[in-house]
Parts: sequence; structure tokens; C-alpha cells
Amino acid sequence: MMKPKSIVDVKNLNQFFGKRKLRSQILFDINLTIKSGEIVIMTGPSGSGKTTLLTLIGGLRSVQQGSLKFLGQELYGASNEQLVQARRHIGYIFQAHNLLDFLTARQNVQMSLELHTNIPKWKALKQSEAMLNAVHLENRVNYYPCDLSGGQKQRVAIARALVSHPKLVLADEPTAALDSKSGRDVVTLMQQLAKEQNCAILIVTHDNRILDIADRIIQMEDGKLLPEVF
Ligand SMILES: Nc1ncnc2c1ncn2[C@@H]1O[C@H](COP(=O)(O)OP(=O)(O)OP(=O)(O)O)[C@@H](O)[C@H]1O
Repeated sequence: MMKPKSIVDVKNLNQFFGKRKLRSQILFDINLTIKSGEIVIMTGPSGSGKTTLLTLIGGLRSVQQGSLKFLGQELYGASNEQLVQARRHIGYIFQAHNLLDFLTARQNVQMSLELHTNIPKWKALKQSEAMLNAVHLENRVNYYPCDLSGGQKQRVAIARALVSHPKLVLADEPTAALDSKSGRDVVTLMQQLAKEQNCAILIVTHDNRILDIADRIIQMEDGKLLPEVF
């Protein structure tokens, strides 16, 4: 078997919000490694810093102190261009699915693919349909988001996140707006597709019902990662 590669490597990371007197520390000495193919769930109380860490790993804000390597590339001190490059290898899934209302399911998925790669339109179309097949939406390809259920919209969001075969998927409360059956379906699909593509997943969640899909569970409290449970 191939040795899993390190996708994310965080060392001694500190992060602050605010300036001067209002400056307060949000993340304290974070150390975390995520390997390819691994599903990591991050839990913790509201305001403990989970989303802040997720957005740092996702190259959506700049690292202020410490080291954060994504695919071996240091993001501390990275230029905008380097952050954009890093983001091309990351799929994002949020609580609110963030689909574009004026595009069909297929167009939403296809747009993400065309933004990320230079593939020809016909190929992007085929891959987008195949991905919607994989999330069992073959009968909803030409539907607009307003005609889809919450679970179906979230499955389109999964298809969109995974269509460009990212190395890492970041999901912030992906099941929060879903009933328990749809929530389960959504995470099972994420798990299955990620294992097929050997991509790592980091999920922030308060949803105890999905903890069993994790290879590892990490806990954030007051801006610090607690020692791991297993
Ligand atoms: N842009 C900002 N400016 C100042 N403080 C912020 C900003 N964003 C977040 N914070 C503060 O940082 C802390 C961590 O917030 P964060 O959103 O990372 O927590 P969380 O664990 O994701 O919470 P939740 O589970 O409620 O989403 C909170 O105290 C929050 O008030």
C-alpha cells in the first residue's frame, strides 16, 4: 500500500483578531496533521475557533504566526497568487449550500470545474453529469436549486466540491440544515467519494449522529486543540 501523504501540516499556529488594544488571540499553538484519504471531524463549543482554523487551512485568510503547509507549500507569508493556487486543490462544502440560484444543478457543478481547470466544455459537461450521477441526482441534472430539497441541494454541493478531484475537502456544518436521514446520506456520500478519490476531508460539526464516519475526531476548546481521543 502507498504511504499516506501529508496534505495539511500545521505547526505552532497562533491567530489573532482585532488591532492594538482590541487585539485578542483566537487560536493558541495549534498542531495538526491531516493525511491523504483521512476523514477528520472537528468538534467543540461555539466560538472556540473551529471556523477560523478551517478558513486558514482553506487559504481563505492569512496565517499570522506559525506554520501551515498545504501539499508541502508554506502558506505563512504566501502571496495571494499562491493562496489562489492552493485553493484550486480544495473543495468547500458549507452549511448553506451556496449554490447559484440562476444555474441548474449541472451548471453549478460545471462552473466550478471550469473555474479550476482548462478542460473543454463538452468534457466538463460530461464530468459534471457523471458526478451528479455519483450523488444519485441523475434525475435532477436540469433542476434549479429552488426545486430541490435541502438534502438534494447539499448533494449538488458535494458534487461541485468533488468534481475537480481536490486533495482536500473542507466542510463546515454540512448536515446542520438537514433531517437525520438526509444528513446521513450526505456524509456517507462524502465518505464514499473521498475514499474513491483518496482525498482528505476535514468536517466541522456539532452533529453527533455523524461522528462514526471519522477516522479521527479532534476537539477544539477556547482556541486550543485538545489531545486526541483516538
Ligand atoms: N472577523 C472577526 N473579527 C473578530 N473576531 C472574530 C471574527 N471572526 C470570529 N471572531 C471571534 O473568534 C472566535 C472564534 O470564532 P469561530 O467562528 O472560529 O468559532 P467556531 O468554533 O467556529 O464557532 P461556531 O461553532 O459558533 O461556528 C469567536 O470568539 C469569535 O467571536
